[in-house]
Amino acid sequence: MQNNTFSGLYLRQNLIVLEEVSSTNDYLKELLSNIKPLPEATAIMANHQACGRGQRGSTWISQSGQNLMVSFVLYPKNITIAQTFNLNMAICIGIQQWLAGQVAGATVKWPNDLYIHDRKIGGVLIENQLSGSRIRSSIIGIGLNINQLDFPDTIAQRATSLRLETASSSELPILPCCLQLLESVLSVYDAYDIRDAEPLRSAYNNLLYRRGVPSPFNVGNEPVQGTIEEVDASGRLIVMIDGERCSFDLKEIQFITGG
Ligand SMILES: O=C(O)CCCC[C@@H]1SC[C@@H]2NC(=O)N[C@@H]21
Repeated sequence: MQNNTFSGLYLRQNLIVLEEVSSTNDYLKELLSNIKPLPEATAIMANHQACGRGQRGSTWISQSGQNLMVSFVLYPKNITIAQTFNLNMAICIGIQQWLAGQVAGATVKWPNDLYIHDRKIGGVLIENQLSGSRIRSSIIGIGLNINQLDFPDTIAQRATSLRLETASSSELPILPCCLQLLESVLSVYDAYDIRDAEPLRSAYNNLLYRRGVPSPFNVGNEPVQGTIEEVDASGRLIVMIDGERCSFDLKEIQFITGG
């Protein structure tokens, strides 16, 4: 791992800042296939993404030059595909910790959305390269709304940005945000054994959006009232419904409010 300094900040990763890419995840994937070995934590930040990608095949649209879009590479040791949720938990904890240092009300909406109160401020897209059943490398893409003040009508009621939440009268500087965020995420990644779900699960569960708060969900097409208990060791959401502990994967349950 190489160490650099930037504006008095201690940097442990290489950071490349680009004006425009299709997607920082795709750019890093391409770099990874051409440069071997690419140092761990090498990061690509872009001011604009032409084809930003979100979770579950969605697109990630972000106002040009206003928000944080960054991807970096990790080489988690001896992690199987079955343990990938552990890595997701570590990344979300690191992002939440950084957000919590900026503004009150930061939580993680299962499985990997970042929320401030009831609005989404960002999300994570993790793409793993496999070697048999083990992870060879993971590309972690993070999108965080920093300075965006208005959102398309379809998401205006459930999206926010750091500038809106801090009621800042001027633009927040994106590069220092990126450096601090990466430092926070990498510190959490270093502090935990990614093979051991329990310590991560305990920290992650404490940050869960709407945990313990009765909330409306759709299970299949049926509206139900439930209360999130926790996320289990395999990453499934445990919700109390009519006094019963029910376990769901992402396809089986949706929040009705909050995005
Ligand atoms: O759907 C989500 O909530 C996840 C969004 C992840 C967006 C980031 S922006 C940087 C990186 N590059 C991409 O194309 N996607 C991720």
